[in-house]
Amino acid sequence: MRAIEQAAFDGGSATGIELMERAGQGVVEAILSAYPDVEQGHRHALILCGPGNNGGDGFVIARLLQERGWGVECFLYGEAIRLPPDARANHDRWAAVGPVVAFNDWRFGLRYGVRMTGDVAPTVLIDALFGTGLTRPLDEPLDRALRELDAAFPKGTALRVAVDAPSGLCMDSGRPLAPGPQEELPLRYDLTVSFHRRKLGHLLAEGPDACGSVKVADIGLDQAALRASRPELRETLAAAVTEAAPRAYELRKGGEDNPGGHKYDYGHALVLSGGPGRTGAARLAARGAIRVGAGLVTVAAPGSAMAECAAHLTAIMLTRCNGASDLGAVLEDERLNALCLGPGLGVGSATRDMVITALGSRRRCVLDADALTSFAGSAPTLFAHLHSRVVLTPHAGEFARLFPDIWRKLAETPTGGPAFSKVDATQEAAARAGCIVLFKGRDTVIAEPGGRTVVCAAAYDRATPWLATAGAGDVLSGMITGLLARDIWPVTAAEIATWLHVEAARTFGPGLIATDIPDLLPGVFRAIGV
Ligand SMILES: NC(=O)C1=CN([C@@H]2O[C@H](COP(=O)(O)OP(=O)(O)OC[C@H]3O[C@@H](n4cnc5c(N)ncnc54)[C@H](O)[C@@H]3O)[C@@H](O)[C@H]2O)[C@@H](O)CC1
Ligand SMILES: [K+]
Repeated sequence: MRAIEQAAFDGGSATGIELMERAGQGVVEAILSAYPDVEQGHRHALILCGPGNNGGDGFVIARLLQERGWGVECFLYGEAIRLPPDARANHDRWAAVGPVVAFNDWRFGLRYGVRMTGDVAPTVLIDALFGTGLTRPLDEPLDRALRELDAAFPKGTALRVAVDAPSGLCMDSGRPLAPGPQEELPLRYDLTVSFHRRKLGHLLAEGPDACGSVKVADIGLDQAALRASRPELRETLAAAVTEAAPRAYELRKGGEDNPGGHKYDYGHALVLSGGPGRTGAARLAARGAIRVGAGLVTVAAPGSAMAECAAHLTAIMLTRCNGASDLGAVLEDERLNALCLGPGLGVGSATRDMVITALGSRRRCVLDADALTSFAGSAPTLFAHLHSRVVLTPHAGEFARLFPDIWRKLAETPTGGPAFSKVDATQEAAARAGCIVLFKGRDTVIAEPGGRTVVCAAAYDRATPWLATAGAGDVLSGMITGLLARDIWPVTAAEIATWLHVEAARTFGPGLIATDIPDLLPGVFRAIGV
């Protein structure tokens, strides 16, 4: 954001004061459009302004609301003379028409605020204390004062709006920078209004719970024009983390280059199954792979589990595989171009050997679940065999087993900003493993070594808590494998599959079970125009 803003200033397309005005306008418009009812009844806003440009936005909002006839109380945490220039200008503009209460003694300030409001309790509480510039945990007295405010105006009594960021939330990581080890923010919000783009902090970790909902106000920064006019920005922008998208054109079959496509044009995925009574996970993965459009899918099961698999599989083929040497023989068929190992495979040396055989074949490969856990304590052995066409799909527990030191950094209470984030952790893991790492969760992060990083947040309007159900991860592994079979670039395959997985769950709603997911894909494809 800093680079984009600086380029806009240098190119003369905007001044800081103009951007701040648009930011303040954006917040007011977002509030009125999301909560039109606040214009009814007594219109009273309590605005907390901080020592940086976030505070500057607060003073713009104060002025704009007052112009609309609102009662506004404005508090400043910090000293007016030390505000940066644009914020200072807006402070002075507001101070000419309304009071600014110094909030350095927060206890006094709060009592004063509560007394001043008297029976005119605020209908809107606006947090313009800190935005992207938060660099250290909230000071203890400030944190305490915000908790008092939380008690004085409990959530639900006044609409709570955060400007750009809930104060105390690190916008690079979504992690609270609060004093003390409890890692909990003093306030939660109904609405967070951000500028230009959602930031990582809105999507990762605690971000969604703290923000409530996020609206993005356009402040007139034209990223494409900036990229064209400022070639040196290209690298900064290319390195930026993006949000997952479905990329319907990648999923389409047929088309101009291949109108009469043959099933082998869409690859042949092989999913390895565990023994009798443990074949369900592989069958779920296989169904995910075929629904996502792999031309053919075969389940490779131990002899003892063949009958069980055969009883359940129809469109999916079946082959016998009793271990690593059988797998080597199966892989002599060069049409098998994408492999899935892990779901229900069992933890131990047999799985390790099969993984090493699979990786030795240099096929595109997804390693999940037991294939990852089998290397707990011997991760370097796994890393030695990995290559750039492999996707690892750990959840938090599996991630901790493979990358214990990186996991520890993520688990530590942050003492400053930017805090170590799930994006940092996934990028480090990908660099070490030398392959794509898809670190699962509500905030799934996908990173390619030294390349793209994508976040897929199942939050806000894409929140799908019912996706936390047995077998959902197996389906995801299969979907990625199916896309790899279709020759889609691994990091893109991981991105598309993760997006589709959430979308399928979203269309179904509560009550979802893993077996539903593959069969929801055709509906999703229709909806996104595949
Ligand atoms: N041109 C721009 O840069 C624009 C910025 N905008 C706003 O400006 C914000 C970023 O402004 P800034 O970079 O000034 O940063 P902030 O306003 O988020 O805060 C930075 C200030 O807080 C201090 N600080 C950091 N952590 C603290 C802590 N725990 N306790 C006490 N003080 C602390 C810093 O020393 C600095 O003075 C954005 O979030 C956005 O709201 C918008 O007005 C749009 C345009
Ligand atoms: K804020």
